[in-house]
Amino acid sequence: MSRLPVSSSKRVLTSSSSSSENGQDFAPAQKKLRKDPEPVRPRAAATIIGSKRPAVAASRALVSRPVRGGGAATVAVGPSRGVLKQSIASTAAKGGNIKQPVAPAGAKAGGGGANKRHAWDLKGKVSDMEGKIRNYQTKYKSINQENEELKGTMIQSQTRVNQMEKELEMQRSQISEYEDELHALAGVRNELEKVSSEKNTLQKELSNLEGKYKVMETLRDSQETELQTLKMKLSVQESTLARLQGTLRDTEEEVRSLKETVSQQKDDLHAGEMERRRLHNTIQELKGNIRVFCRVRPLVDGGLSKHIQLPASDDKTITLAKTEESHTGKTADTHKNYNFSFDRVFGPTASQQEVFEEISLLVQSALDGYNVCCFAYGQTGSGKTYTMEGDEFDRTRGVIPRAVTQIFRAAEKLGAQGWEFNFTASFVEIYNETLRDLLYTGKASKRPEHEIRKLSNSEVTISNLTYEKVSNEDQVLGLIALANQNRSTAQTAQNDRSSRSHSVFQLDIEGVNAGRDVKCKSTLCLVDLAGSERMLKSQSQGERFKEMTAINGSLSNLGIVISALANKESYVPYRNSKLTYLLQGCLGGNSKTLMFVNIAPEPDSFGETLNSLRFASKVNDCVIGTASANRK
Ligand SMILES: Nc1ncnc2c1ncn2[C@@H]1O[C@H](COP(=O)(O)OP(=O)(O)OP(=O)(O)O)[C@@H](O)[C@H]1O
Repeated sequence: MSRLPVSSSKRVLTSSSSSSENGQDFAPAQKKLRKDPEPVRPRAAATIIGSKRPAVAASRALVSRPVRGGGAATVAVGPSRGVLKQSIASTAAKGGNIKQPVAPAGAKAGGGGANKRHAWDLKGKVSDMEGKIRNYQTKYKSINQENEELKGTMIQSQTRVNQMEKELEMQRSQISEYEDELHALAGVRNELEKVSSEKNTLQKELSNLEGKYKVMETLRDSQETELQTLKMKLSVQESTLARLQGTLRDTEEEVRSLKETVSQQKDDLHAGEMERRRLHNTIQELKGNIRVFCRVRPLVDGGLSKHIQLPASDDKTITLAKTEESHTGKTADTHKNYNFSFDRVFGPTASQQEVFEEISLLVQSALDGYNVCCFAYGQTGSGKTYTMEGDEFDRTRGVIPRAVTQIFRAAEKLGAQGWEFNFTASFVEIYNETLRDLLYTGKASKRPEHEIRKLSNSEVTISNLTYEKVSNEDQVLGLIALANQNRSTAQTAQNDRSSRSHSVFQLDIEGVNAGRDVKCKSTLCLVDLAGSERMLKSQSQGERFKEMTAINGSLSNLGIVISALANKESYVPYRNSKLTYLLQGCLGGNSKTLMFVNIAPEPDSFGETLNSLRFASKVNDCVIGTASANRK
């Protein structure tokens, strides 16, 4: 620290160069000094702080230099050279050995001015002036000397400043290095922070994983326990399996031998079935290919009319007894009995089940490949529809629903022997020699016309008729219900059409036994004929007469055809009526035919009953050729 001598009056020169002999120059400097907030302490250290960058202040190096006058100046590294010079000048002014400025010329100098000379004392005045000049010269010398000293001091200071600047430069570069280092460290710190946050995340993950690991360990433990249990079970099951495999081998051997037995039994069964069919056919032949059953309807209030006698000893005969009273009274009443015998006679108490049992063998024949035809003949109200269709209740179901049930059950049983059957149903009505489809469901206005056609294989078909494929009993019963609905729709109060039309239900059956390469084809034909009233009794007229003519024509033609077949005539007039033409396939030699003759027990039906029994008797006497099954 340079110590500069300070004058007792504490006046300071702002700079050496600004020193002036003009006393007016000092006034602003003094003013400036007074305004300076820094207290000026004589002989005290003056600290000049000139750093522009506060960041460097911390690293500021203070340099102490001896200053002439015993003071010390502490110079901060960093200020600009100009400021430094100014500071040094100021310091010199404060502490340097600088004399007070000389008062200007003209002012009172030394003590000479105190004595005013007279105007005329020019010599004295010159002497004063010379004194003053000497005085000034002395002062000038002393100032010059001081100036020189100050210059020397300044050079030293300058050198020092240069050194300090160099040091400063070094320190700056060092600071810059520190800053770089600091920057790098900040980067490192950021990296560390990042790493630390990553570490935190990883630690969290780690703790998560540790948790999971613990859970997995628990799970593994329980699974290991389970595995052990399963292993034990497995070993038990393996031993069971080994035991079962042994049993299986034995069983397989047994099954093989059983299969052989089954196959042998199947062959035996088939042979038995064939034998059954042969025997069945033989029985049917012995019974005759056309059979007639007579069925007597009960009286409305139950019981049987006296004129009908059914011997209790047998079930094949029926006697119609007639007593003709003598009108003259001279002769005794004449009794006349009309005896008829048929394949079977059912009295009024015979149930539907009893009746069906008798024909079920015939129905079975249909599945064996024989054409089967069953029709009911008799006067109106004699019980034809009851016999063929019956009532809706199970107990009173007639031949058609029972036959359908039997056919489908038997087909199912035969299925176990390798038979597969296809069934096609149709239901047609013949009214006034016109065919009507009873399964038709379209608009009445678009009802088509039908024609009977004979195919090349002598089968008969009806054009535009509904042939419905059926596979179970319910479907067929549904079709029968539809047919009844169609019949009742066509019926009016004046025209009991159902009594005056023949209804023909046909079920075509096709069977295949692929394993045995056997096929069969047949038709089950169930017919409810129109009432067979005689023309005279009905006294029919108009439309009713036309109906009766048509009915009687077709029924008498039925008798003619049966008779022609029985007599083996070369020409059989099938085409004379729609009924016989349609039933051609079922009436010929290759069919089994059953006729029900239904009779009413009322006395006033005696004539009609006799007629029906006579007709049936004629049919019963017919022997139509041997039926053969349609089998390939
Ligand atoms: N064996 C019988 N047991 C009880 N009731 C019977 C028997 N036969 C017929 N009937 C009843 O007699 C009535 C007439 O029978 P059904 O309608 O079957 O005669 P039909 O011969 O078919 O007459 P149509 O020729 O007019 O059709 C019916 O009410 C029927 O239920």
